[in-house]
Amino acid sequence: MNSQPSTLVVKNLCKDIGKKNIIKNISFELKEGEVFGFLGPNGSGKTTTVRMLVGLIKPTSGEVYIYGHNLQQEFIQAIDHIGVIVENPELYPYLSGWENLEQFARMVPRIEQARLLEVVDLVGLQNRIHDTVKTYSLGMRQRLGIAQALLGNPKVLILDEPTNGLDPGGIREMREFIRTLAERDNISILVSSHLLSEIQLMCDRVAIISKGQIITVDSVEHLLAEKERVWWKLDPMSIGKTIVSEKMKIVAEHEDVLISHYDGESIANINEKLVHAGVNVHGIEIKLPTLEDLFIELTGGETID
Ligand SMILES: Nc1ncnc2c1ncn2[C@@H]1O[C@H](COP(=O)(O)OP(=O)(O)OP(=O)(O)O)[C@@H](O)[C@H]1O
Repeated sequence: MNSQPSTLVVKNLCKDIGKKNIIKNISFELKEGEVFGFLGPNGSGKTTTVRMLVGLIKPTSGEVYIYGHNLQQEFIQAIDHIGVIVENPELYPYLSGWENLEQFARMVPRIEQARLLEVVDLVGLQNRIHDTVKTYSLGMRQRLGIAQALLGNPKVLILDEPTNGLDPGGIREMREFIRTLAERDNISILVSSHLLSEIQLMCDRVAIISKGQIITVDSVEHLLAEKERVWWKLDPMSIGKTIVSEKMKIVAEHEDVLISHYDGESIANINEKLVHAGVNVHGIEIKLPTLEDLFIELTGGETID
């Protein structure tokens, strides 16, 4: 973990709704200037967590600290440091981008004209800011939404599914933009998403959430490093599986491929046994898993886009 100070600290957060434990003892920290992915399938508890982080709903137990301020006990000081877009930004389509920002700035105390110019610059909308929002692409609208969220000069930005609905070019632009904000302006950004490829490309660290629980928090690099897997293409699979599993842990099984842990020494030996037992070995491949493969392993087969 980097040695930067923590901007957002989440400790043992729980949320019960009725008799259901929706969020179960979630803890993690965001560091200054990092992009942190909050990854989980639909219904895993991302939105409920995000809503607790920004004070929209109250946790059943646990604490949230934003720049050292306890969100429940020092709400105003804590919330002052956070900018958020939960779902899509609300914008007036018939006003210009600039007029939208002016409207929004009225609701935030102590915002000066100079700050409006700054945020327009930060999100790179200088050339189009005086055009009406209805002429903007979805990506530009998202950026204007982020400009609004940045008005109060937050140290932590929370973006719920920021690339939703964007085309591939827009997704790439948004990804680069988010990284720039973190690196250049030292803002911590929490990105909630159900899109693995997004998180993999954009985030420094990731928390994987499944059924209201955090399964792992780690750097993307570390999660994926040194975890080579062996892909076995065998026929018949059932006998093949018995032989492979004597030496290596099976982590996933699909119709025509078996995936096991990798230890370099046993491959030749297993191969020999397979051939001896009359199993056709159509392929043995050593691969690094994608975040998606790992996600399926970690959640015991839960599917994700
Ligand atoms: N007010 C509520 N009453 C009952 N159950 C709820 C309520 N809000 C959320 N849930 C349940 O809590 C779980 C987590 O929901 P949440 O919306 O946080 O998931 P999510 O990961 O954000 O999913 P999505 O990406 O679909 O929004 C779901 O099973 C949902 O049905």
